[in-house]
Amino acid sequence: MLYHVRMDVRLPPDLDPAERADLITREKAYSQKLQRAGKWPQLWRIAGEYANFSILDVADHDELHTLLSGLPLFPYMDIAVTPLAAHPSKVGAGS
Ligand SMILES: O=C(O)CC1=CCC(=O)O1
Repeated sequence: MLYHVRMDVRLPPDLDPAERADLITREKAYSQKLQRAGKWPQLWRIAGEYANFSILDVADHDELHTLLSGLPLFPYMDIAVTPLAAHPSKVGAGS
């Protein structure tokens, strides 16, 4: 199943700089592992914001939740999920 996910990162301004750097390093490693596994096929920065639009490709809502809640930045994110269904007008979708 495909999900469109918006993630807004809201790190506290007073967060220790070393902890901030560690979180971001771990977030990158975590997301790149999932990208390589094909579970996170799209990751886009929203221009001008500390936020991203992602497409995640997972089995179901439970896997999505497990993946998202494992993000190192999860405690510092607002996340909006939109499940995606096939569009009948898409070329190649059938008659
Ligand atoms: O910087 C972000 O948008 C948060 C994030 C998600 C995956 C990643 O590597 O960073």
